[in-house]
Amino acid sequence: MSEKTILRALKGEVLPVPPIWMMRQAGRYLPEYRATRAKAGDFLSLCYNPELAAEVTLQPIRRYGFDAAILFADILLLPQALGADLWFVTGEGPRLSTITDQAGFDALKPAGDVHDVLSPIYETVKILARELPKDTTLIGFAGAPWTVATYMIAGRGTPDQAPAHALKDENRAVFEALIERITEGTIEYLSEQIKAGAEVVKLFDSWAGSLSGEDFDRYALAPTRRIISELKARHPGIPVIAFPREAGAKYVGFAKATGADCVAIDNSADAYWAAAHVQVDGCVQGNLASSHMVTGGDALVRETREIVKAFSKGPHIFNLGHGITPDADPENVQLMIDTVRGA
Ligand SMILES: Cc1c2[nH]c(c1CCC(=O)O)Cc1[nH]c(c(CCC(=O)O)c1C)Cc1[nH]c(c(CCC(=O)O)c1C)Cc1[nH]c(c(C)c1CCC(=O)O)C2
Repeated sequence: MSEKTILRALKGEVLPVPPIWMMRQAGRYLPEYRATRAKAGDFLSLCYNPELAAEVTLQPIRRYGFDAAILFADILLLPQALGADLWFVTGEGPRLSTITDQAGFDALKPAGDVHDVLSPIYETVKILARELPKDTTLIGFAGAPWTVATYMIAGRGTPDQAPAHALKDENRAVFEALIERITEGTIEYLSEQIKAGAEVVKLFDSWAGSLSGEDFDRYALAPTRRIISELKARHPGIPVIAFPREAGAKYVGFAKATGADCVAIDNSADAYWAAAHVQVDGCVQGNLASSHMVTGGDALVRETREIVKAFSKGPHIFNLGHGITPDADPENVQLMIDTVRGA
């Protein structure tokens, strides 16, 4: 059997047809996902139920034959494992207890304790490693420390990450201790996912774009570099995808500076620009706007072909520029896949 296409692309191979998967491919746009979530009761119960979490991970693989499956979980499970309260408000999003001072930080658990809460996630990975088709790559993931910190500090998603910036600027010692704790917890968490059978891991830094200058280097780039170097020391050869979303010009050189095997590009970056300035260093992933999964039609086909063409001279994994949204039409996903595969 030849090696899986995603792993070949991650090693730098230029394939005639780029392998494809989709961020949030297991999600509310799929009726079978909504049915399984209803069976679990709510989103967090689904994340912590290994059988049902494996089931929703497999659903988009069965329906579409994607080249990769991404573990079904959430980046906010790690804060919960570190001792934060976490709940989801329907129609609004996540809520967490907040960390705004030294006492809040001191109440957190040590990084080595995260497995108590996260062990069901490793169980999901084990089921998937057994049940996925032989040519499908299993991707594990975690949030990058800055993005996770923004939620732990504000207690929710924020448009401009103002509470996290405020703590960084007003109480740098606590802010840096928090980044450090999340970094260590993430290394523990991803290392166990890899032991359980994840073949690739991805770091989601969804709010990297709100860091500029030295702050970007200190709080987006440096923690990513540290996580990658520790994971590769413990698990030689493990490929890592980094996603410093909306990093703009800071995408350039990010793979080299962090040791990432692939950089995922959001759709605010032009694909031809990214091919010239980012793909020169290795594999890239991306970057179709997820709005095409809602609107479909000729624009979807045209833009998909354009992205495939832009990245055709180097290693490329086709993906969206951000997660698919609940209002997407499942038929548009099929149209994207058929267009990429030239069917
Ligand atoms: C910031 C962030 C979170 N989670 C994640 C990020 C980083 C990527 C990004 O920027 O989107 C990452 C994530 N979340 C989820 C996955 C599973 C794997 C996948 O299919 O990509 C992954 C990789 C499931 C999920 N995570 C969530 C859902 C929807 C929950 C539901 O079923 O009601 C899913 C499928 C909930 C979630 N989780 C989070 C938020 C802000 C929300 C609410 C917003 C929303 O409702 O879409 C935190």
